[in-house]
Amino acid sequence: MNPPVLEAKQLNKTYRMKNGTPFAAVKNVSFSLMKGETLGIVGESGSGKTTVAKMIAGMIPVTSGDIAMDGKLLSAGAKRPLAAKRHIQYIFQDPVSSLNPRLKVWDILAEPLKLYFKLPQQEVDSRVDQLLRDVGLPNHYKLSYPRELSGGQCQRVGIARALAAEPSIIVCDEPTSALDMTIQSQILDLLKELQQRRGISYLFIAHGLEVIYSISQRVMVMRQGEVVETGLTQAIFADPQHAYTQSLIQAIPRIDIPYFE
Ligand SMILES: Nc1ncnc2c1ncn2[C@@H]1O[C@H](COP(=O)(O)OP(=O)(O)OP(=O)(O)O)[C@@H](O)[C@H]1O
Repeated sequence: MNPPVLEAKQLNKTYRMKNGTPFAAVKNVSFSLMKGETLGIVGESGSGKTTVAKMIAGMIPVTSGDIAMDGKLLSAGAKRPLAAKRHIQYIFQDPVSSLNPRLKVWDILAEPLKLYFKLPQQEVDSRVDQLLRDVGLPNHYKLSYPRELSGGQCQRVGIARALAAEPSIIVCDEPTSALDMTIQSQILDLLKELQQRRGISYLFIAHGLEVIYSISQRVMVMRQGEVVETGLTQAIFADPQHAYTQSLIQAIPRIDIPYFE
C-alpha cells in the first residue's frame, strides 16, 4: 500500500477560556489520509472537527502532537513553509464570507497563482479562465464581486481558489452545509469529479453522516474532542460499533441515503 500523504499523531489542542481556564477541545486524535482518498470527520457541534482541520491546515498551532505530510513534520502558521502551505488548502463552511468582498473573482483567483507560482500576468489570465472552467462557472463571473454571486457560485469560487494552489490535500470544512439540497449535491459532484481527475485527498468535515456517506471512503467519528470510531464508511454504516455512531446513523433521514434503499 502507498504511504499516507498526511499523518496526524496524538493531536491535542487546549484553548484558554476568557476566565483563564484551560479547555481541551481535541484529545489524542490520530489518523492518516491516503493519496486520492476522502476521510470524513463527523460529530456533533463542538466535538472538535474544525479545530482538527485548522491544525492540519496550519491555521492554529497544536498544543501537542505531530502532523506530517509525505513523511515530513509540519509546523503551524508563519513557521510553515510556503510550499507546505500550498499543498494543504481549505474550503470554508460559509462560502460568501470566506471570500474577500473587496476583490473581484479574478483577483481572488489570481492571488494564490501569484503567491505560490509567481506567474506572469498573461499566464495568470489564462489560468484564471481555466480555473473557472474547472469549477463550471461562466467566464464573465471573473468580473463580479462575491456579493453578486449566489452561495453555490461563491463556493465554486472557493473551490477554484483552493485548486489554484494545486494542492495535494483540501480540507473541506462543511462546504455544503450553508447551501440548499440541490446545490449541495452539485458541489459534492464537483468535488468528486475534481478528485478523480487530480488525485487530491480530502479531509471532509460534516455534522451528520448523510453527506459523508456520499463522498468519503473512510470516516472518523468524533465526540467531545475524541475519536470514538474510525473505519470504512460502508462498514461503519453496516455495523457501527459505538453507541454514539449508532445514534448518528439513526438520525439520518432515510429517504436521502442509497444505503437504506
Ligand atoms: N478560539 C477558541 N477559543 C476557545 N474555545 C474554542 C475556540 N475555538 C473553538 N473552541 C471550543 O472548542 C470546542 C470545539 O470547537 P470546534 O469548532 O472545533 O468544534 P466543531 O466540531 O467543529 O463544531 P461545529 O460543528 O459547530 O463547527 C468547542 O467547545 C468550542 O467552543
